[in-house]
Amino acid sequence: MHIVTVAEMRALEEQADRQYDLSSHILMQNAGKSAADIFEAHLLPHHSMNGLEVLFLIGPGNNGGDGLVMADHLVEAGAFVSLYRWKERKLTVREQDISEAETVSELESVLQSTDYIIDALLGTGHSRPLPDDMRALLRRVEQERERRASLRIVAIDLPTGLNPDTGGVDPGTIHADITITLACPKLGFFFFPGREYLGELYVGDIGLPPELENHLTTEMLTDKQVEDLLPGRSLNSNKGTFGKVMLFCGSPPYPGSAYLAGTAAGRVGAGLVTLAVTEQMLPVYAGSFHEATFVLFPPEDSGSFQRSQELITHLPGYRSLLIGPGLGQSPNTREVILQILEHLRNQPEEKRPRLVIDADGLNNLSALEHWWTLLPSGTVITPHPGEMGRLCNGLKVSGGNIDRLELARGKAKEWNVTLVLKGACTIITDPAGNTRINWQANPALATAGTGDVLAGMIGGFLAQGLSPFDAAGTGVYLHTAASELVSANIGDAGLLASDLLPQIPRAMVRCRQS
Ligand SMILES: NC(=O)C1=CN([C@@H]2O[C@H](COP(=O)(O)OP(=O)(O)OC[C@H]3O[C@@H](n4cnc5c(N)ncnc54)[C@H](OP(=O)(O)O)[C@@H]3O)[C@@H](O)[C@H]2O)[C@@H](O)CC1
Ligand SMILES: [K+]
Repeated sequence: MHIVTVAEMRALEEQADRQYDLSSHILMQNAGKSAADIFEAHLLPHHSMNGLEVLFLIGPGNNGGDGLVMADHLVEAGAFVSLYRWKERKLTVREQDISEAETVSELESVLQSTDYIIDALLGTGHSRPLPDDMRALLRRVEQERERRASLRIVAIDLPTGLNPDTGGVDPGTIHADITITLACPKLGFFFFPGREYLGELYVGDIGLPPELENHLTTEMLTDKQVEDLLPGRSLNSNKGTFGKVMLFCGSPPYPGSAYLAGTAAGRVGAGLVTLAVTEQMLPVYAGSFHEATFVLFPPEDSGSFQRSQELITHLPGYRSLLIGPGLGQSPNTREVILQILEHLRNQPEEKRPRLVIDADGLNNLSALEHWWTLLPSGTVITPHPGEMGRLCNGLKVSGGNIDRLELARGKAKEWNVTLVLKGACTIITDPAGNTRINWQANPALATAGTGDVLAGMIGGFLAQGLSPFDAAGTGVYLHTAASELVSANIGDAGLLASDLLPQIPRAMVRCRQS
């Protein structure tokens, strides 16, 4: 599903008119109908439209027009509809015009009894700070919701005052419970503070021919897309079919990283997971990770060449290699990483494993000038904002604001990598500028070890033959989906990274069934 800027949305609408005779009147009819259908489907099976009280706040432009069309459909379905036209200050209650003298008191009484308020004040045409009287109206709506927990607010296209290009919000913007956006999600939905104002997001079809979107390169990850990307599981398969993953992860202070990443690679369906560990570390894993095989690494005080050769000797046959989680940053470890990278660069592309670098793999690299020139092509890197900052010479990188997007796109191209910039809505972008953004954000994931799980999942998908961009997107999406399955039981705090592991296959099943 493509994500658009306002300019792209307008261009789509203009092209629809020019090439397909889809006038803005037709699109608005489609928009209002589609919003009404989504609204009705959302109510089911708990409520009926019959007698449901709905107050529409109608703005002066096409967003208000969408609201009027939607209102007609709701009236037909049996709802008791009131319309407040903000610019004209005119109120209609169940098709009765209210006199000017009674408008204020009558609006107050509708506000106090209505089940739903539909925000159709402004959409993508919002161009300046909201006027005081519009802010006052929205504030009154917010107060009413605080007073009555049952009141629901539905935003048409977007909550009024949210900047659809940046995710900025006007001080008057209020939180929607549901946003029904039209045609495509808007870019600003994926960045903060806007992301927090949308509630549940639905996308209404307004009948734009899909081929109009062919040139767009930014997508929202969805169940459907991830389902299409998931590797097939032929009946006639063995563990070789689904690829082998090698991990160079973990060290005495951080033993859990290799377990979490390795198990995650297995949980996404990789055929075999091998940990390259020192003999000293072996007992830690042998007792807990029965399915893994091991490459026994010389201890840290032996030469880096001896160590890297041990791993390199075992690499043939492996389709992916994960370097980084829990490795530490000793000079010896850094040398080993550099020697492995040099070996991979000198291998023909079809013979070498696909590489994922995370955590201390990145921290070790960021200490080096022009570190990205050391990477083989097709590498996936998965920095969180702090690691990204170190890779960018100490830049301060935001966890959720719009400036992340331009940074990620620019650096993926400059570094020639598939870049997974983690954060509340993780961004995945490749050197050609193709971008996928994860809508789902779960605060439960903000805890140690969850990044190791993600890196392992991406390694596991690479081993099954997905491209770096697809493996990264699929991993990111299912990682959050798994966290939501955990959160369904425990809420949004207290998740341990290992809780994600058994939920990963269930998240894949959920995607396949969606
Ligand atoms: N085009 C299409 O084909 C389709 C469009 N669709 C729908 O249309 C929406 C976009 O419609 P839109 O462009 O009319 O913009 P919209 O958000 O309704 O506001 C514009 C009006 O608000 C005014 N205004 C602006 N800022 C303001 C402020 N701060 N405070 C107060 N007023 C302000 C502005 O006035 P002006 O700046 O001209 O003085 C103008 O009158 C889009 O979100 C979607 O819902 C769908 O139906 C699909 C087909
Ligand atoms: K709106």
